[in-house]
Amino acid sequence: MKKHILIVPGDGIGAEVTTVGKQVLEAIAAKFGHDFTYDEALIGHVAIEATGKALPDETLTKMRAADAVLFGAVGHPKYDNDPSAKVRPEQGLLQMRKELGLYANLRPIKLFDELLDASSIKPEILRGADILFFRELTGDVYFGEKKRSEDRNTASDLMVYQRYEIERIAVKAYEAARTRRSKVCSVDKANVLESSRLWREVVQEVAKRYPDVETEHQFVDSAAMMLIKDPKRFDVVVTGNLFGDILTDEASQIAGSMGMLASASVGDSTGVYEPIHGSAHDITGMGVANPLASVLSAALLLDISFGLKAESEAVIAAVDAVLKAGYRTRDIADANTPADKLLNTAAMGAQVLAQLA
Ligand SMILES: NC(=O)c1ccc[n+]([C@@H]2O[C@H](COP(=O)([O-])OP(=O)(O)OC[C@H]3O[C@@H](n4cnc5c(N)ncnc54)[C@H](O)[C@@H]3O)[C@@H](O)[C@H]2O)c1
Ligand SMILES: CC(C)[C@H](C(=O)O)[C@@H](O)C(=O)O
Ligand SMILES: [Mg+2]
Repeated sequence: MKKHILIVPGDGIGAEVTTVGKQVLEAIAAKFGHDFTYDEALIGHVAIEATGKALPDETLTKMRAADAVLFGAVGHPKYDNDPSAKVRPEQGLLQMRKELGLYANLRPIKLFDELLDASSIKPEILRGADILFFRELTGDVYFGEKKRSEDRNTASDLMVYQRYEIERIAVKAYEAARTRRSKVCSVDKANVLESSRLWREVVQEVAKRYPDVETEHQFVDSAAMMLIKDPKRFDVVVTGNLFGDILTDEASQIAGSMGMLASASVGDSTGVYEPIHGSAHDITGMGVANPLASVLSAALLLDISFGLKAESEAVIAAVDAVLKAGYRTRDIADANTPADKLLNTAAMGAQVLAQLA
């Protein structure tokens, strides 16, 4: 199969982990006889430094022309500590999602058995947890009107949803549930927010079209608690942009680490595949970042954008084998990890590649 993949490393550990993600795509192409070509583009802080824009036009054009995008992360401490900055790396990410119509963000929370002890949650609570989040990605308070009063003392972000935006993500969630354990949990705050009342109304309507799928509605505060108390009760979770952002970082602890969680952002055009983690300033340049979230994002890319199921499964099996062999990056290591199994980013990548050779 001939495909063109755009690598967009972004900032911080984004470059470190996408290097490994790309190597895995190259290894898959070699193993299965595909012809993948690559290009690279800037986003975030590195793009602001080079062009003044967080999402340069050239990057967007390249994204539209690509068959899929492997994305790293954006963000820089310079902006995190300066709320007044007008141009910010994260704007590039949000603009990309909007411009490409990436309204559905799939965040699978799957615990590799070998990592049962890497989590701070008890193994007996975690064992068998397997959740697929559908986070709505182009609406909500992220894209509603933002205001600051003239005296600068009052600020607001409009939490807004339109019926069609809720319906299309709900349909994706129900369709996915049919291929899994046929359960959808919709998460909102309908006891307080009008936008959540519309959310619940629309999900209830969509649910009627899927009588074979069990539907549950939960308030976000309770859902946050349930995720830790009993993660196994969840199959597919569908929720808005902000709640989905927060709940999936929380859920990363079910999988052991932020460094394990991949995601697929899909919708109207080119799919973008990215770890859920950020640029991780605290470990940037140290070479210790876990590249497996990027590797697993590459697996999602192969499956969802290219329909290459066997290739995608080969990547997941390679990760599984590396973990079974006891190899760990720092974030998923524990006191029992022997020194010779504690790997840096590149060495972990090399172990995955060895499995794919
Ligand atoms: N999609 C994105 O591009 C994205 C997502 C989240 C945050 N950010 C940005 O990243 C910057 C840092 O944000 P943050 O610190 O809140 O979140 P973060 O996800 O970057 O880091 C949170 C914690 O998880 C650890 N971590 C993250 N990824 C890891 C990996 N692959 N291996 C090992 N440890 C890992 C970090 O070291 C840190 O301790 C901010 O500027 C933020 O805006 C970007
Ligand atoms: C960096 C930020 C804008 C982004 C978000 O909030 O969507 C990130 O946290 C994510 O989860 O991709
Ligand atoms: Mg986030």
